[in-house]
Amino acid sequence: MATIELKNLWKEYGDQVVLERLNAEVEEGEFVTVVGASGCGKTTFLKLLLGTESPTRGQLLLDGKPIPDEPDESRGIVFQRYSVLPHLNALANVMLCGELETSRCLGRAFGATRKRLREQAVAMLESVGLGAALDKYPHELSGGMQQRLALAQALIKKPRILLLDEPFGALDPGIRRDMHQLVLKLWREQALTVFMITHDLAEGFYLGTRLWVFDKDRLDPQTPERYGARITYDLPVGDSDKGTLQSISQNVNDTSRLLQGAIR
Ligand SMILES: Nc1ncnc2c1ncn2[C@@H]1O[C@H](COP(=O)(O)OP(=O)(O)OP(=O)(O)O)[C@@H](O)[C@H]1O
Repeated sequence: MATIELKNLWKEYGDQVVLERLNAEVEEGEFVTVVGASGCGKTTFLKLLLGTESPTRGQLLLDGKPIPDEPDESRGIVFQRYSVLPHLNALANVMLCGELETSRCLGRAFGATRKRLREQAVAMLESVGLGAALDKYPHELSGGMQQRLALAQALIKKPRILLLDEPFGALDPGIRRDMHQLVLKLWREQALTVFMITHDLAEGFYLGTRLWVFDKDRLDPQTPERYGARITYDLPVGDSDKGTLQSISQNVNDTSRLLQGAIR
């Protein structure tokens, strides 16, 4: 059975249709990159997977059951920015989730539990290359290091599904390449199912096992909110020729231009 199933999934906000008629199945261990014009509902889709938003129609299933409507340990998320808490150092950021679980009121564990949480957090930070920065605060870390910390925080509870919302969008190309290697390593080591939004089509083709393009196949320039985005391409990565890439790029740019024009 597929791990995640989208069955005629719709998301609307009032009169605005953001996503419509999404149908797909994703197996455990797949790495799906998601591209699409700005405003096409990519983040909304991640929120549906995370459980902070609910489908308006249709179903989003995890192991055959509706996805829990609150974030839980099965799913971790990293955003482009602000995933970590600025007033806690790296170690405390990664330990926080376990400490809150132990004591919701104090947010602090003691004794053997604290020692165990600390050991787990140190190991996690080492695996993302931050073993030497345990006591650094986020403002003392570079952009790439902050995203490493966000990954450690997202993965400490050993989620099955990792959701990445343009995690490398703000990083320089060289640092991005390092981060690609890190994400691929974590994906393989922890047997994760990954959904990653990117604006960089090449990144989507390089990183994933499968590329989804969110686009509006029906678009009324006068009332762009009338129709939602669908998955217009669902491609196994590596199998696509240059022509497909160019045509995806052209479609995404056309939709972007129309949506931008409608906003102005
Ligand atoms: N909570 C909300 N209430 C009302 N409208 C919303 C809400 N969240 C998102 N939207 C609208 O849904 C549409 C899709 O937003 P979303 O952030 O999912 O797009 P996106 O493809 O991720 O864009 P970007 O690439 O710019 O991040 C936008 O028009 C946005 O204004």
